[in-house]
Amino acid sequence: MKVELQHISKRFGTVRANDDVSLTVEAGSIHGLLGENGAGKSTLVKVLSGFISRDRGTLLLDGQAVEIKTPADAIAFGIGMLHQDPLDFPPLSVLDNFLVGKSGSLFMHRRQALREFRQLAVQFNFALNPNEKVSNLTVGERQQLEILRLLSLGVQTLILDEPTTGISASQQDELFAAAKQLAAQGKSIIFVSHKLEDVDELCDRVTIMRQGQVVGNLEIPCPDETLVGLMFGRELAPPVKPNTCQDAAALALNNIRLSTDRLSVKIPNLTVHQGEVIGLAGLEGSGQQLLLLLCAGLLKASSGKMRVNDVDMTAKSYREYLAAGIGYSPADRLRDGLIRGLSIHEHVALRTPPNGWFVDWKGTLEKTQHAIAMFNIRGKPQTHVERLSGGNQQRTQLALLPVPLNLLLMEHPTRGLDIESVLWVWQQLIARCEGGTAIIFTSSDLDEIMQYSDRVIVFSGDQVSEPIDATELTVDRLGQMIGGKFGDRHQALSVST
Ligand SMILES: Nc1ncnc2c1ncn2[C@@H]1O[C@H](COP(=O)(O)OP(=O)(O)OP(=O)(O)O)[C@@H](O)[C@H]1O
Repeated sequence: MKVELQHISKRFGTVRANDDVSLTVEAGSIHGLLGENGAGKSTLVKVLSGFISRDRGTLLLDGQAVEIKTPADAIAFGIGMLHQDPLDFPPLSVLDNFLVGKSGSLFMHRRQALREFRQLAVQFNFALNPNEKVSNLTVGERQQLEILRLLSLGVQTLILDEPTTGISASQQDELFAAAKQLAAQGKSIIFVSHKLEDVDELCDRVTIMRQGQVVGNLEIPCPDETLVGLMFGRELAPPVKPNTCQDAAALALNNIRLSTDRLSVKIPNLTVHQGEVIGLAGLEGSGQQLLLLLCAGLLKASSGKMRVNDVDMTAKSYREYLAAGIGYSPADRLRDGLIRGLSIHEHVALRTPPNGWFVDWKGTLEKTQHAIAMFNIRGKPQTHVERLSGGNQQRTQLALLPVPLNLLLMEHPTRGLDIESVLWVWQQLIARCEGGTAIIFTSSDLDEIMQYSDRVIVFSGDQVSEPIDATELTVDRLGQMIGGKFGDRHQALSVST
């Protein structure tokens, strides 16, 4: 199905999220949509998929003007969107989720639905158990389920909104193979991304947006410098990570075991030096997050000792962890890091110790304006955090972290950020290391782990590696270890589930 968006405009208050945007996606093609954080990509695809109403503009499908006002209208016209966080029902089974949206689904013969589900799953090589609860699936598996559901609803145009964020390399291969198969069948795919290598690998054409407008429409392959130049209006140079490790220890872990209902992890004895960066690599849910939560004082170890700057923190309260100069930046910014419904100014006020009984609104407003300028946040003091784009939410979260810190714990520090924001975030983190802060971070981007870590710990299913000097690793080797092939040189501790 050929999709045309013509002269689309959409404002949010004074923000022109889409300003006279036109885009044509040919049937049987995979069309990339690139742009910096806040460029207007999500707004455009949400207009097409009926989640947002446009102020102006026309939608044409195979040359016919159509009116799409709701997601149900979009599905009826054969347009489906895979959201970054799949819109599914985690307490229900895979099969029950597959049935959602089908007309008369309650009465539909489950056996017939199961047959359809299995046929589609085999076609795309997705290994999904129809009886599994969705809450037990990884993000990649939930995406696969949503793709099958949308296809069973007859979708001819599939929008993928940053689908490679938070999924494994093999799931990405399966996703790309499925997208190519769908395009070969004549379906059109719109692929929203920040990752040039993904666009290079998958797309036939790419449209680049900046500040609400289209600034380029190119055939792929195309040199990265051309794409970066269009996205940001200038060339970008990655920050060089100097050796910032000092002799003094910031954190020491001894005989730590962490346990939850589903996982019990033995952490290697570890001394993290001031200024050092430790990367935690592995599939989601392998225990990396537990280690960060332990160090943040949000999870107690079932055994072992933890010291920060030579002070025993093992039995201390969360407040004492904060007072010890430990900062934590969670991956899910709107669930764990920021508070929906509150403005940037209100967040800064919450972070500022009260002066007597009253909040110093004037003083905290000045602080907020300073933070917005320093962290280059595209928003105003009164902007509610949920209205900021992903990159600007992350900048806000970073702006709220205290200075100085002894230990900074970051979960996926650059997830969903554009290349410029990624480089900017790491500049800030490297500056903190130069000031002596030790950093432990998780990332599903192996290049990021390799580029910025001094040492790496790999978590894989039932094993945790000793810390490995990053200079001894390659991305391929890291990938193998995540897949469980530790080899003799990089011994693993056992983990029991
Ligand atoms: N519901 C909303 N209310 C107010 N402003 C909004 C709303 N949704 C988006 N915006 C603003 O519109 C602009 C475009 O946002 P959009 O989410 O479309 O960008 P994006 O290119 O998808 O960014 P990202 O890559 O960070 O997701 C941003 O300035 C954003 O803050």
